[in-house]
Amino acid sequence: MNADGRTRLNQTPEWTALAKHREELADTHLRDLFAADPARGTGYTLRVGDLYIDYSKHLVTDETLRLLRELAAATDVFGLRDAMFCGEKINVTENRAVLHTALRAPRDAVIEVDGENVVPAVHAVLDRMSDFADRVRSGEWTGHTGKRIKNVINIGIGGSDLGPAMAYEVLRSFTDRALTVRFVSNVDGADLHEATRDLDPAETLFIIASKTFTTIETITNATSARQWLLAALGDEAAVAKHFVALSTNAEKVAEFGIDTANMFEFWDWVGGRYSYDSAIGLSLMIAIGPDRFREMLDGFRIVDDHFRTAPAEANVPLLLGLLGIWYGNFHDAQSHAVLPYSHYLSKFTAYLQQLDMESNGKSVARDGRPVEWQTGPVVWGTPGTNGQHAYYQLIHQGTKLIPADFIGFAEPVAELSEELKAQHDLLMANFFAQTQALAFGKTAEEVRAEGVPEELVAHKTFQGNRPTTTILARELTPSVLGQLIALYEHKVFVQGAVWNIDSFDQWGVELGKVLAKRVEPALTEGADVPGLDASTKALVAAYRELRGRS
Ligand SMILES: O=P(O)(O)OC[C@H]1O[C@H](O)[C@H](O)[C@@H](O)[C@@H]1O
Repeated sequence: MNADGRTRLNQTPEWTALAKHREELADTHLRDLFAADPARGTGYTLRVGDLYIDYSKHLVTDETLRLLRELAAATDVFGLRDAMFCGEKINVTENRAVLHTALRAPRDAVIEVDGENVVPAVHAVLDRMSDFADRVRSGEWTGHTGKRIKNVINIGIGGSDLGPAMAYEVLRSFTDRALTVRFVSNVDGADLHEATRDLDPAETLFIIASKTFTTIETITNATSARQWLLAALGDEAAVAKHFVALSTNAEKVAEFGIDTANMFEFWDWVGGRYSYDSAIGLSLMIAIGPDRFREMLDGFRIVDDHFRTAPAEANVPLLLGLLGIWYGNFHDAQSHAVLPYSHYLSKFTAYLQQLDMESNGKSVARDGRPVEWQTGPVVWGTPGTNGQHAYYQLIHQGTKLIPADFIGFAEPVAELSEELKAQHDLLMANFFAQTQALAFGKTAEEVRAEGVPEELVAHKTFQGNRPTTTILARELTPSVLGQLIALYEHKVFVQGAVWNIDSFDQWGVELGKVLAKRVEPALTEGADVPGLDASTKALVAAYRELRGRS
């Protein structure tokens, strides 16, 4: 029993029933499941918003799904969901509400934190962002010398970088192509160097994005960016026209030297990795314009409403979360691949890595006891066609079970030439062929029938039975992007709820930060760091020698 009165997850009858069911299904192949049910290809599908979700190629039966839903009921996933949407402080280790869903709530919604409706503040910031974005896009907001802003550089890291950087790539065809928009995150000076080397400071706007405004990488890069600007423009007053801040921390913003009139606010109930639809999205909004940004928010809201109201059997985030649990906890799968068949989704999986792995990479339950079950998977992947010529071999014939999401679109992006649009069917033929091959494989008999010499038959056989979800939409629009992100946000939520972990803290990133601060003087000044282990000590000495410092 847990301190909170819950039976430990792996001791619940629902868990035991799933483990038993898994044994019973051990010899069942997807080929058998499809043969037994001709309607499976259409029956095991769901729709949410513009997304068509096919989960027929999963190693599940109606019974599996029923047992998984029972696990969700036993762990009160929907109870925690309702608590989240209502603004209860479900981030227990930080005593915070978790309300990214309020960022896309309609103007007239009422969502309270500590008795205060947060929705008016959300819309006030959105309106200010829209006004600012319009002024930059129209040329009304100029740089210090009166030149039009042509370049926008977002400086931030983690949740203050990955979201806008990903969404900017995804929505590139909706962006103002006259603007150069870049994202600097790495404290490696090379990042800022490459982002600024060909730009005119007088035409460049820096957006300093940091929820806490204490993140050392971001503050270091922002300080260097200010020096770069002032070296060219020579007047402190220029900062006001070339720097804006996105943060929850007005005091630190002012301390850094950015006028809080140029600050766009968000709140501690928005987690960093859930923040790109807040003020953190300003660079994206400047790129695509406020109307498109709001379309994206509408997309998020479609899936929020669905997650909040759809019954368990038709609830897509619930289903996707439970399928991940089925593989991670009952098939020993360690990772989950996300494979988009769209060039524009090149940063999508990197974004999901933070969303999923920072949320659910935990080994302590909400009651403070170690978990006795697997939690979040390793999330990985790149656009599918490229992956096919690299690591798909392992997915098809390796020894590891790797459930995968395939994401594709019926229409190519509108601005492509007719000639390039014609390539789309080939792209999508690959998309459909891969999930087919993964599910059904190729038997030894089929290989032999092709006249393959006996010694090669085993090598050319594909076992199949590799599970995939297919997510298909008509086209990649701002709304569809919002729908996809909300879908994954809520999927991650479902899994964290079942595993009884706090998906909204990230204590695991702290130790490295503290140690970096401690080690730095050893690198720069050769200072003696008390308690430094022998390996790190030797590495520091080698580094200093290589830099000619010893
Ligand atoms: O936005 P910031 O406060 O600068 O934080 C940036 C990032 O760094 C932290 O270390 C956390 O791991 C992330 O969750 C966060 O998104």
